[in-house]
Amino acid sequence: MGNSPDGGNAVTTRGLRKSFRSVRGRRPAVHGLDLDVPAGGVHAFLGPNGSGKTTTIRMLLGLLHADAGTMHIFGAPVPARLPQVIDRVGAIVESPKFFPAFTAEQNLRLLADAIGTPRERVGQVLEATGLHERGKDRFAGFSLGMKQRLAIAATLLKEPDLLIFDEPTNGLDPAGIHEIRQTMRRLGDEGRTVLVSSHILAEVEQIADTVSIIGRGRVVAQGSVAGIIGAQGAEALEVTVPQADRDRAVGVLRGAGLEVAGDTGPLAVVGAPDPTQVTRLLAEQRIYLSRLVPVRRDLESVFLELTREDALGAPNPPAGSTPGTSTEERR
Ligand SMILES: Nc1ncnc2c1ncn2[C@@H]1O[C@H](COP(=O)(O)OP(=O)(O)OP(=O)(O)O)[C@@H](O)[C@H]1O
Repeated sequence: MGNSPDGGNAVTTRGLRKSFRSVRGRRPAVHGLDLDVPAGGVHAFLGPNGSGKTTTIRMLLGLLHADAGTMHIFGAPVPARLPQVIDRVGAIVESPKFFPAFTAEQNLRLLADAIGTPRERVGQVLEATGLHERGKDRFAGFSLGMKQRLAIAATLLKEPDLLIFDEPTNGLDPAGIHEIRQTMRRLGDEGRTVLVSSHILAEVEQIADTVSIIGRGRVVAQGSVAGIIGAQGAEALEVTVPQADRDRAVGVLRGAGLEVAGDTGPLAVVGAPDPTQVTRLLAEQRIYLSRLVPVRRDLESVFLELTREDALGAPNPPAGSTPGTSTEERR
């Protein structure tokens, strides 16, 4: 399905840039973005508000001109070759318009006719989005979550290989969020590529196969969830020593420049320490630890750490500053 000559990627961007004019001059929204979305599965495109997700998606879909950089969808350079690949792409970037008085089925049939898709497909996409029992209900009576699933059903009519959803759970209640999540996971399991943007990690973390985290228009981490967490190392080491040696152990570790927390119970050696160094320092003083447990980070702490500057509302760098990624003037 997602057979790509582009290193197996459904989407690739290199040195992508876009800045907007503001009262303080031109401010970069996307600032040298190198994105790799593997073909097949769910890829979460994560970043705080204003980090450049929507701008990137709009550029990929040809809705906005990039200032510089390259973009490929299934190996085809876009926007130059977008007409050749657009049939393989379904996207929801804004709420689509449906006729309130028509049923879900009628709305989808109209769309199917408009794009030349056989009407049999309507039943299949209602099934794929879990709406098959509501096909005869009028759109006006749908909940927000159902409306959003109908929007996804509409994008599925032409059987796209790549689905791009920009914050698809915005405004939904927990049940609606769950339904959309399940739908996206199902599409990923079918072998399609789902690129979903969100500023709320918890919304997509459970269903994502791969993740890219962006901050201030650049990718700050990408890969599998486990890989991203692993790359950041252990947050701390939990070290248990005999109670009689506890104070001495704290002195030894602090004397070696390590940061030790925890007034009672196990010592928490923070700041991604090397377990071998901790063991050796203590053994040299004849303090023998009975337990040493690395405390792993979770994706949320990594996300917050990597995007901290954005979350604090730090101003974007001026448009001329260099992000350290290659750029290629396109227009
Ligand atoms: N048309 C525009 N004109 C001026 N500035 C814009 C425009 N579109 C986006 N921006 C600015 O570009 C930056 C990135 O915005 P963008 O909408 O891409 O972020 P986002 O990551 O999608 O955020 P959110 O999670 O809030 O949707 C922001 O500072 C935003 O104010």
